[in-house]
Amino acid sequence: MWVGWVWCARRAVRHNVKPPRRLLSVQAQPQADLLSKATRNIGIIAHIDAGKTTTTERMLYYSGYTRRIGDVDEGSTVTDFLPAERARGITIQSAAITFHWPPLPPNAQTPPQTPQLPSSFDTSLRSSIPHNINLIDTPGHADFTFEVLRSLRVLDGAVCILDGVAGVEAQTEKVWTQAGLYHIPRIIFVNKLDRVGAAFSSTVKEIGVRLHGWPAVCQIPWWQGGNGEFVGVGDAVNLRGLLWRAGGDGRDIQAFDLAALSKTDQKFAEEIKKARIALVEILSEHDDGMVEYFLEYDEDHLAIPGIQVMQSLRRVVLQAPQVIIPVFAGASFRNIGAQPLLDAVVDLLPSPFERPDPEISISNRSSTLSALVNSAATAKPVKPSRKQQQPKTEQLAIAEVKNLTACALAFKVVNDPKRGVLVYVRVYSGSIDRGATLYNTNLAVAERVPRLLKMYANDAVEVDSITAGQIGVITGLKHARTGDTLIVYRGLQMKGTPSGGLNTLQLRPINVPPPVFFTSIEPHSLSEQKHVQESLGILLREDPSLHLSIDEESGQTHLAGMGDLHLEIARDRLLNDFKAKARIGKIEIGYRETINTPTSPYTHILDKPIAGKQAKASVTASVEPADDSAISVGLQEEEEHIEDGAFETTYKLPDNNTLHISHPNLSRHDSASHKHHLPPQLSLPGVLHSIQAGASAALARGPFNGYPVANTRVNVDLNAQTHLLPETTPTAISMATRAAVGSSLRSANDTAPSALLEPVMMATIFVNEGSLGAVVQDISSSRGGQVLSLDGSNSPTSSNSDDDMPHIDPNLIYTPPDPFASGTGEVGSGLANSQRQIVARVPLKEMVGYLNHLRALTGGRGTFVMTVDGFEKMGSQRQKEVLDAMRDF
Ligand SMILES: Nc1nc2c(ncn2[C@@H]2O[C@H](COP(=O)(O)OP(=O)(O)OP(=O)(O)O)[C@@H](O)[C@H]2O)c(=O)[nH]1
Repeated sequence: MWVGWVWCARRAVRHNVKPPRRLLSVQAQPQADLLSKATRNIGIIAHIDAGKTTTTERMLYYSGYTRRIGDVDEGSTVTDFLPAERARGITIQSAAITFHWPPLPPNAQTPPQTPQLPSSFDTSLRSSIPHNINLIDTPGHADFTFEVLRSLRVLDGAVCILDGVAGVEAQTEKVWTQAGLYHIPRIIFVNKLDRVGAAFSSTVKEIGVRLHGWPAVCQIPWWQGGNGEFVGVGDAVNLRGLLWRAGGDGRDIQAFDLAALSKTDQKFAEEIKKARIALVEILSEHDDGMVEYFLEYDEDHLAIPGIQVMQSLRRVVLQAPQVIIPVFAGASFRNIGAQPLLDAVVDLLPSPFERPDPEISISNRSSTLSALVNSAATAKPVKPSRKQQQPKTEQLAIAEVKNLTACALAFKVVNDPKRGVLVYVRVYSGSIDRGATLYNTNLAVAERVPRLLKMYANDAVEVDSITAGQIGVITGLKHARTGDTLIVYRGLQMKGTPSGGLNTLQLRPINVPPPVFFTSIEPHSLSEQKHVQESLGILLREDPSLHLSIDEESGQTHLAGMGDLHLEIARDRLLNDFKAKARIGKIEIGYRETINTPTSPYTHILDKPIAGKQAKASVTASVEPADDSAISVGLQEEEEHIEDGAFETTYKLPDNNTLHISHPNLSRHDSASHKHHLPPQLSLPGVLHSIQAGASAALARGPFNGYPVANTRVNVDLNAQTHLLPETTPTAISMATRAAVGSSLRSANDTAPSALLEPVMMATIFVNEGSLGAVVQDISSSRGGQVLSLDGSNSPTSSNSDDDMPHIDPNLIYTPPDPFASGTGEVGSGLANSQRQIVARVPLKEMVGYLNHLRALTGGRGTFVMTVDGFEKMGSQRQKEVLDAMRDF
């Protein structure tokens, strides 16, 4: 019997599913809650080229949202919609798309804003009822890791796609670990099983060893006659074989139960039974519910109904940390496997209701959103603390929260050529309605919501509101950027500010890594300047890991980013998508420079007209090298960190710089003395802010080679009586500070020339045993790197969660035999053992273009991932070489 994986035919495939015994009744709930219950916010994560886009295209097609299957190689996919992505065949921007699975009945109102959930919702298999799936496609290239991190923040679950030939690759391991840190439940789809050399068995073992979880093999590949063409999968949950019609669009799937299968392919039927036994065994070890089923069904692994196996799988997937990893099989390009994978998304991954409460920071304290929302009841006024990010979650008591009607995260900004700037939001509480006034707590601005959309593949449908748990799009916003927190506050005026500290509310704040590459941008002509600046403005709204600075001396605009590909894409977007007419320089490494000697205080006296008015200000500054032990830059705080003494203020600035301001006659806590000492037009916070802005501007371009200054302490002495006069303005203070600090930096450089710091990467390289020696030799001698560990536990990709995660013995993992791989999938064999991992610190300069070199050294098998570990002083010889090369250029 041929069955289609569509609404009416699904029951035919599932006819043997028994309902569970524990019945839950559906309570009357608000519509928004119902919608959330039947919603999955999921992402697809994987190594580059594993087949994310190809699989997404099938998902959209089978769910009925596209009429033909897009092809990555032809550049006709829905999710890779930027021209730059289509040209390269890779995914750059996360696109969020909504669809329904299982598909809506053909006559359903499309798309319904609230699902009609049947009374059996909590008792039947979830995948028998249409769910609202919000799919976020994430990029796979290492340069876009930050983009992946941003998407991870809004996911409730993830599908990890592996290439069945390449197995677990470096980037997968990295993103997997990151998703684990956010406690995102994950399932795995082993793709490309149609390819020659596909090795399901060794891939499953690699999952265990490298992703640190027990693989629960839910499907096994079906190779015709045991070793022929890949034709379908064996379903260990529902004990059946699913056969896809060869050459079709994948809609026609024939299901065979074990009895039917044993007549045509006895060996395969036996293997499905083995897979089921292994599945029940592994679940029993981690889920008491499964032990109960097992006893109830007389310890017969095969007698337990599929729905109960699925329920047990769901429970273990939602455990944190996740120790069991459900594994599914397919070949998206051959249209095999997408429908059962979608079922698994609905059946196993959580709804927004089943997720931990999102973390927030408010008035520099950490808490959770529901603690905040519930805080009105216990409200006493909050005393804002100036210390940022206290580690533990705090009790909150904020009466004003009763006016908070929605809280959302703008997780992606996309400039759509047709619809303008689209701001993708995930709403965490309340509801954003059309016409509402949003307050952006990152930018401290309010803006109106003109239109709300739901994105369905290529179509956008206008909606009235986006409720908690949902993902949608706001169009027409002028300011919101990727990563901003947006709140709706009752009674807020356009120029107003929410009170009670709510104006500082941040959802799931993340650190931005320091940029390590930069390029210069010069408009072709003055008349082009406006368009170039506007286009750069949109690029920066889309991607906050790009940084823009203006070099005052050369007048050049510098764009800095996380990797060479990152900047290459930004350049293409600017020139091709925005049609900006500008000269873009070579992509260069973003070195830093640091002073080698302290200076004595220098006072700059400013006395000149600013904006037509005479302005005066004086600032006394000195600079000194920071402690060498703090040489590593690491991650840069998104905002400056402020520490206070009564008469002094310290700002921790990016690049390991600090600004220490002493203001002896102005206490932070004594505003009476301010009135006495400060001219009436100034306030202490305003003065401090201007000094900080001026010092940051001076540090942005060092005197040695024009690179940003790092590892430097700036001291500013502020004497209110002599430095601040009736003609002093905030701009004058900032300009005087900039001049005083700039002059101090030059003086330090004249006395003892500054040194260059170069970015040093923490690289994790995966190679086969045979190439290990050559790669280690290359890294440590030719590239001046330092090998830190071999197969070590302190790798950056596996740290943090490693201690909590089990170390898996591959010999204990069930896998079906692999017909094509050597070792035929016997327990203990497989790639997992022959893969070696090298962790090394290597200067970034030596890693430019490294992938090609690594491929040449490893016969194409080697892969690597890297992150910035810090900036390090170069030896004098190395610095000379770098400077000579720059001069030649
Ligand atoms: N043989 C075979 N090829 C596949 C399969 N799935 C994807 N491919 C091919 O693999 C290549 C990469 O597929 P994509 O879908 O672009 O992979 P991706 O993971 O989205 O890649 P990025 O967007 O660059 O991260 C394309 O040439 C696909 O046609 C499969 O199941 N079998």
